[in-house]
Amino acid sequence: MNRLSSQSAENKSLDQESTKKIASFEPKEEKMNTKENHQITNGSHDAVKLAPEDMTSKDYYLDSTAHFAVHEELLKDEIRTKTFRNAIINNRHLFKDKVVLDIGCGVGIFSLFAAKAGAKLVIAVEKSNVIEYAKRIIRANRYDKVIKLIRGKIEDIELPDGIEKVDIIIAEWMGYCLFYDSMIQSIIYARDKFLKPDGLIFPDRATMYMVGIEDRDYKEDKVEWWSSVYGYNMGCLKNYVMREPLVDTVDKRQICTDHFPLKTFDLKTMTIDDISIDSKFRLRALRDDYVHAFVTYFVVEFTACPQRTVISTAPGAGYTHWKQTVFYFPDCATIKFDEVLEGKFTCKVNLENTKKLNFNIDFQFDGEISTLQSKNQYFMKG
Ligand SMILES: C[S@@+](CC[C@H](N)C(=O)[O-])C[C@H]1O[C@@H](n2cnc3c(N)ncnc32)[C@H](O)[C@@H]1O
Repeated sequence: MNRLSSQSAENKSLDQESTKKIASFEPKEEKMNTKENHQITNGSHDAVKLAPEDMTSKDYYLDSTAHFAVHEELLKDEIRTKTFRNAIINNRHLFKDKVVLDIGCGVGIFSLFAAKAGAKLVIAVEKSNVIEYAKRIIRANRYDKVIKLIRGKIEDIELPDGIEKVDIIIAEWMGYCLFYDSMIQSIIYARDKFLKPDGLIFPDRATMYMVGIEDRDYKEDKVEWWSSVYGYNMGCLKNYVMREPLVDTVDKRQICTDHFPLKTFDLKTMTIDDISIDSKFRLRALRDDYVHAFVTYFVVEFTACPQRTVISTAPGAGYTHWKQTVFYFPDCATIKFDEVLEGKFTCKVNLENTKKLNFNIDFQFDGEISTLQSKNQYFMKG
């Protein structure tokens, strides 16, 4: 397994090394002339406005999503990108002659899908300088009459003249563990300001789940390992290691309880106050086993589609860049088939800085072989 700690979960961003390589790249393309840059309308925003070939490491540090590598990873996440494609292109009847708002368009992939599905106008909004790539891509694919790019934060822009409301919002807003660095607040804002009352959101529902896993080998390697490092007792770190959830791929064979839905979020109706989880859970053992950790994952749905269309990040549902999130706790519960472990899961999102999440998992287990009570705090911080 190749687990990442939440501190290194920023793999949507760039490391210094790769930006240095880019800074010395000499592209053959024409340089951007901002005066002739009619295809992009400017909303007010504070990101750099440079031709990609002029960006330096410092610019990428300030605007990490400007780099194509971030978007390469997203586009190569086929479960993610193909599900959006199916949701849009297989539902021409929803898109034909409609006005679509693509929030955080990146290189423009969803805008291209929407244009292909027959939208009469796609408004593609992007705060990052990656919009410079989107401009070239949309022109190269001859969709510049249908797709209008707006540079800026969705919170700062106005729609083009003559357009007050849109029929459909498309956005890939989900972060690690659903809310880490998520765009959900921006989607709620845009829904309230720009979406027609009967408008659609793609996707529009998300559910967070929890399962228990057996994970002795990896837990020993990540946590117990500190007990003796080259013969020295570094065990004081174990407490810190355990408090950071790991973003990693979990093998579905490790799952030893049923799946518990913690909370469902309805993008059509939810408010900013709903961006948190405070849920009791009950996990029933599927077999006799040891529970070393809890794992959360999410499923998002495109309920406007007549056919069930979902992105599942569950263990075993196929690789996505979101992977799963693993929460270790001290000791382990020895659980017998059909026994139930009960507890409470909370997730609080810092709405000022969504790279800061705080979790609490409290549980008690009173089984035939073992009893365990545990109260644990975790945090993700960027
Ligand atoms: C996860 S990427 C998705 C890119 C593209 N839609 C895709 O799926 O390939 C999110 C994009 O949204 C942009 N973004 C984040 N918050 C935004 C906001 N408030 N307004 C406009 N763009 C935003 C980021 O710069 C980033 O390019």
